[in-house]
Amino acid sequence: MADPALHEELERLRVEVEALRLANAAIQDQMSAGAAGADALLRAVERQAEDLRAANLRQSGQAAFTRRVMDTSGALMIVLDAEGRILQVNRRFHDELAAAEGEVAGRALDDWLPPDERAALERRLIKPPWTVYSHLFELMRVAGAYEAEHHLLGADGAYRDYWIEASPQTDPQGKEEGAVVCATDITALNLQRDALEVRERHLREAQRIAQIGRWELDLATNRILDWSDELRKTCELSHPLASGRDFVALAHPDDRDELVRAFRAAVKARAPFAHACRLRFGDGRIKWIDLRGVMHAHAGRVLRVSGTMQDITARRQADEEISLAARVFDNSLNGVVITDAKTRILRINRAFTRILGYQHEELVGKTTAVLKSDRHDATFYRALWRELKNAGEWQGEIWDRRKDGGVTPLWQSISAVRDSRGDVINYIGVFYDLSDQKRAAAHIHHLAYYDALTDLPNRQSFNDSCEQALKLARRDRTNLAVLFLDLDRFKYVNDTLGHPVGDELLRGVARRIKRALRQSDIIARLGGDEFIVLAQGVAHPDAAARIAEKIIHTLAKPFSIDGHRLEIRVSVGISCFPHDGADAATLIKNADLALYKAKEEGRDQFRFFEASLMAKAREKLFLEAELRAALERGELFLHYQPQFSLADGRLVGSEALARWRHAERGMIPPDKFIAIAEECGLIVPLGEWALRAACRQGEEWRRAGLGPHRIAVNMSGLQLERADFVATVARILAETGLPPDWLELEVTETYVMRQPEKSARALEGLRALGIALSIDDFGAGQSSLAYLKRLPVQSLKIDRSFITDLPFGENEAAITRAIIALGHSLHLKVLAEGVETPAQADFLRGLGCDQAQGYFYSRPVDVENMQKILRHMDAAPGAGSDQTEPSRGNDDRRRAPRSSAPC
Ligand SMILES: Nc1nc2c(ncn2[C@@H]2O[C@H](COP(=O)(O)O[C@H]3[C@@H](O)[C@H](n4cnc5c(=O)[nH]c(N)nc54)O[C@@H]3COP(=O)(O)O)[C@@H](O)[C@H]2O)c(=O)[nH]1
Repeated sequence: MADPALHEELERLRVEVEALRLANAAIQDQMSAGAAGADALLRAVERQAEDLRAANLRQSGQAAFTRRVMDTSGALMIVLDAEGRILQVNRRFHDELAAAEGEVAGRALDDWLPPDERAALERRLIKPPWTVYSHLFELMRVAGAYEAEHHLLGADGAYRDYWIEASPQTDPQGKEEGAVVCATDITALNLQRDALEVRERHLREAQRIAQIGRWELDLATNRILDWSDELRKTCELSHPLASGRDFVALAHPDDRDELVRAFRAAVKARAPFAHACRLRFGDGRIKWIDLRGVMHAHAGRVLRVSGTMQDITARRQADEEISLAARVFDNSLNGVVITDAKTRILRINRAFTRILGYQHEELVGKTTAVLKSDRHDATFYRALWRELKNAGEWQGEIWDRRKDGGVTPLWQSISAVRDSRGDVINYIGVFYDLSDQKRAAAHIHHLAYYDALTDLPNRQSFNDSCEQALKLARRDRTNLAVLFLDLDRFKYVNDTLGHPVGDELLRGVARRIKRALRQSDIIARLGGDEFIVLAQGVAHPDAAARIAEKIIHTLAKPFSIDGHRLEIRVSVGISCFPHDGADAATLIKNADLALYKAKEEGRDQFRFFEASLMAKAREKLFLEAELRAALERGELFLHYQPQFSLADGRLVGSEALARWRHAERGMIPPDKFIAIAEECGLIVPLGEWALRAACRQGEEWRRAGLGPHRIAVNMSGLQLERADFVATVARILAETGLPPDWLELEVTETYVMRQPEKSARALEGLRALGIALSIDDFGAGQSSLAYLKRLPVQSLKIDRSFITDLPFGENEAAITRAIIALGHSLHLKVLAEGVETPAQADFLRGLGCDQAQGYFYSRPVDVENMQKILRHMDAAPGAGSDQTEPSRGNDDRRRAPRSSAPC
């Protein structure tokens, strides 16, 4: 029974009614005992009636009181009769349940139960032999006291949850009278309970997912009071842990002290405990856990600590990965920018700031459009976005604007980042600065296309420009002129004053030519002392001639370099488009041929290309190819020109001179083929051939007893420059067996003075072999006396050009005299070449010249004739000995006729 006051009141009423019933029964007994007591009986009856009325009055007062008590109850109150029919209900019953006033009495409470519940009740009852009016009441009756949850149909037509308590009622004799039922609406409570259960379930689920477990530790005993399943899983244990010490043993040895220290500090401070440490398992695996705890204290003493433990290994790894990614992001040498789908900048890294100058705060929220430079048009950006949308990425060169307003070339890769639905959520741009590469490329381009010394375009660059200009000229039907320039005597400056002066002179020349020409003209340096000019819009060859004159004129003014006053001249060859060639190569080649002609004809002037130059060039090419073949075909042979002592007419030697008899063209003069051989380098094999042939011949004569006789062989500068030349000469001497003092090598004065150091070294080597050395064509070059003194030579050959005008040419006579005096002062023999007349011979003898060679004595002759001369001279009586004379092999010395008669 839910309401004890009501129960007590009902009990009291029942006792009162029972007392009345017993009094009534006593009256009945007295009445039946006799009439004697009728008055007494009547009075008694009246008294009883009076008592009964009073009792009824009290009872109806009590009933009203009971109703009031019932109505004040917060629960539904139902009074059932012995059949389970409703006798009385309180007001709340009408308020809450679907029941109109007056319709309730006599009904069973089952009427308000949902059908399924009613059926369930019915199933629970063992069918009694009597008619069951209310199954719910029957259950109450059977149970004695009944408590259960049921659903009752509410006034709003919906079932609500009720907690029903029923107490069966019996009269004092124990007869069943019915029951009093109290039903409390627990719908809200149930909802709260359900919500709580859901919350608990969620909490459990969350703990499972978050791998959080609960623990509790009793500090006094160090016993673990609570150790949840989740903890067992985290610690990979099959049983709960017993003590705090057991737990510490699970921690990584390196972390244990720190864990204990942190725990004790929290307990001491009665502060929440939070600590992360590692667990180490038997197989070496590590797990990171996060421990948290709260202190439970009593009377200022912490008794228990309860808390959680969470496996944070994954989070820790993720944190580490994130931190790694952040470090990579920040420390990347590449600039990185991350935007949202609308290209609004979310993040930039340090390299971005370094490359483009913007700070993070300056760009966040702005779109990447702020970085756009005017280097690209709309088409470029459209193509970029098209590719980014289609392929999800784009990469290429892009110029972005820096914070300082400048632009920077970048190599950029942009990728679209999509979410699980495939929508773009971010763009990531990664780039590096191309400025250095561009600078390097520009530098390399400059090196490849510009001359390092003068900074003028080089040959390659000139060719390209020339082709471009030709295209335009073809299209516009205009003329062009190519002017090929070569500085006269530049080599001399270089060799005598050194390369720094030569370099400065070239720079000065470049500046002057540039200044003399129009901006539209292209001037390039081809190398050495060669320059080339492309003049555009040259309507007439006269205009090209004026340009050439301008250049000649501007370079004619002396240069002042490093304290030297330098006067140089320039020769210019001109070719014109379209007349002299249709392409750059032809125009350049023809201008070169014209230059050659200008030089040939006296230098310091210009010449136009003529078709005949081409014929000459072809002839040169032909001869070059033929000469190469001639060496192999054996078309070359030697002639010998005798050399005599002027003092006594003795034959002292002969000069070996190369001759070429071409199978078709007959004899080709040495003047022609030696120059070609020098130009194309064939002079080296040709020279070696001549040396071998001369040595072989000399040895033959020596063996034949014709001599002593020194054979002079011409040596080209190119031969002398070869590192193996001395060894080659030594080998040839060894091969042929000719004694070295039978051989003389001639090198021109021009070469010796041009390459003083190189030639000195080579000449020393040759001299060391015991070979005689002479300087050919002396007087034509510009010898330095100081240098001449140091050369290991034994004789000078006066250039033929001075002898020709003797004895009457005053200058020539003076020079010849000076050369002879110079030679003698250096203890050198002096030989005059090109002696054609007896007057010349006599004059030279008068000057003290030692030896002579020339047509007056003999032209160069073939071997047979030379042998005849040798034999003839051998037979003739000799004159005095000559210190430069070759050894005989015995003491017998032959004398030549003293007279200067020609052979
Ligand atoms: N490096 C080599 N050079 C050689 C070789 N063979 C020849 N040469 C050089 O060729 C140039 C022309 O030579 P060549 O036509 O043989 O002329 C020589 C003589 O014939 C000529 N000469 C001699 N005497 C007279 C004369 O009285 N009058 C006159 N008009 N010419 C004369 O002089 C040339 C010899 O000159 P040089 O050598 O300077 O003594 C010539 O430069 C040869 O050197 C070779 O194998 N290698």
